[in-house]
Amino acid sequence: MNIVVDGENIQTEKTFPVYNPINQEWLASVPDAGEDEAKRAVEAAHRAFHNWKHTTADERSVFLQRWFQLIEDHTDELAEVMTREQGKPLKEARGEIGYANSYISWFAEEAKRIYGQTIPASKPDKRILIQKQPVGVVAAITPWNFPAAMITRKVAPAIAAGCTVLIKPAEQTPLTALRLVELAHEAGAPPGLINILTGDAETISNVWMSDSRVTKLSFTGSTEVGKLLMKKSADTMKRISLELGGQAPFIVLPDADLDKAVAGAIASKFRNAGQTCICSNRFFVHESIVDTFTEKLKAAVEALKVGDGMDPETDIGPLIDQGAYEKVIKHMEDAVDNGAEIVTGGAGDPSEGSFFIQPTILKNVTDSMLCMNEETFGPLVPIASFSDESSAIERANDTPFGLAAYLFTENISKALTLSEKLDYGIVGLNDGSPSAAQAPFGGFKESGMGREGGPQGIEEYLETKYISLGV
Ligand SMILES: NC(=O)C1=CN([C@@H]2O[C@H](COP(=O)(O)OP(=O)(O)OC[C@H]3O[C@@H](n4cnc5c(N)ncnc54)[C@H](OP(=O)(O)O)[C@@H]3O)[C@@H](O)[C@H]2O)C=CC1
Ligand SMILES: O=C(O)CCCC(=O)O
Repeated sequence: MNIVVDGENIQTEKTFPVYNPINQEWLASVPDAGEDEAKRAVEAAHRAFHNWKHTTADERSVFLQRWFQLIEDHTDELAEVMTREQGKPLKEARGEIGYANSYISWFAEEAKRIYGQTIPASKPDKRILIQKQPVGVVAAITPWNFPAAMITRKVAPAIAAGCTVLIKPAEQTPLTALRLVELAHEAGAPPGLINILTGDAETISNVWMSDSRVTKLSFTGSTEVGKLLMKKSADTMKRISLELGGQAPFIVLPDADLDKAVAGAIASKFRNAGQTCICSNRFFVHESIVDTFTEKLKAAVEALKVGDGMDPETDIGPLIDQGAYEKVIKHMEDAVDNGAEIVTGGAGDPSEGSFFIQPTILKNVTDSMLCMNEETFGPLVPIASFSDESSAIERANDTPFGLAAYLFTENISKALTLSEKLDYGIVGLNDGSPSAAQAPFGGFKESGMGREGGPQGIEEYLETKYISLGV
């Protein structure tokens, strides 16, 4: 497959391979772009910006609607590409294409709602006008765990706002991204509006980060790389949106509806084999119900089928690579060595180059264990108990991260007051799947800054201008 710069398909002399995580089968080779392509992409996006920023909201909306329709028409094909390169089950991949596309349809509408303001002035011969204008050329750097949705939830609002974009998808999952961009061109994207490069992340991003024509960075990935890019953005004072790691607590109060809590735990923990930044990572369950909750969850977990994502029966695919596999095994072993007990699962299977891990529940977990202090990014449920809810909230907040938290209770007052006390950008209240295109997704503390989705999502791509008019 080709990369696209200025509307042209480009190949490079060097390429790199993309493998299927199920068996390390070669899927494709993609261009290994370097500095030259990165610079050309900036020039193209900058040139295109001068036209795109003058388009009407209706024109931008119509383009996004056409792109939406083509993605919808190619759902099955895109989902298969995603399952092959990423490993997530086909039914989940189809779900992700729909989810990715919901950002395009939402922002196709939001393009028309970029409102200004007038504010009463203090003098009769003055008027105060507030206008919004696009921030400029946007660099979007995206991870492997959501190969489609992380692209569309950056690119759709950027385009809706009148910006042009540069995309660098993850090395492990570029094929879905390249196909999405092909479809954008079929939908009529003008040259330079959407440019996509595959290649060495540091080489490409160094060119983009040091170029003052790139005025905005939107990144999803690890906190470590997010901090690095934040530092690199400083010299040219880029606007930044960072969506980084999480450490989500999952709290179950004694009055919770346990069936709902178990369904929420399955949804929040096992999506994408646990490789989601909002996956629940630490379970705090009231001591009076911890045994019942654990037994019910065990039954639900044992019904999950692990295997090849192309099999329609599969619920959980392999982890993305060996590093991801080893991290989960390390968290399990550390917990067991320090006194946790395996309720179900507890083993991995790295045979034939694939990295499967049985969905695992651990009980008698304590807060000092590794799995309670690092993002596991795998199918591991560590359950700790608590006796009073204020200590549960304190333990939940005792982390540098603040992306998503989950709380299960049937008591409306506690539901609200405790949600307010959680230092998190997203609270799933009796809800294990809070993500939605119309809601602002993003974190507190070291989970990043800025919001994606919702009315807030387009603001990230707009500058505010104040015109003081003397009349
Ligand atoms: N918030 C989230 O959604 C995600 C969180 N994570 C967390 O991060 C951990 C590590 O995952 P990993 O894939 O390594 O995440 P990274 O942060 O390394 O990768 C995310 C994106 O950043 C790019 N990148 C990597 N290094 C640099 C760099 N020096 N400069 C610019 N861009 C860079 C990657 O490119 P390339 O692929 O080419 O290296 C990829 O496109 C996971 O185990 C998980 O805990 C991971 C993914 C998503
Ligand atoms: O950062 C991630 O892990 C992807 C976001 C998942 C979501 O939107 O629900």
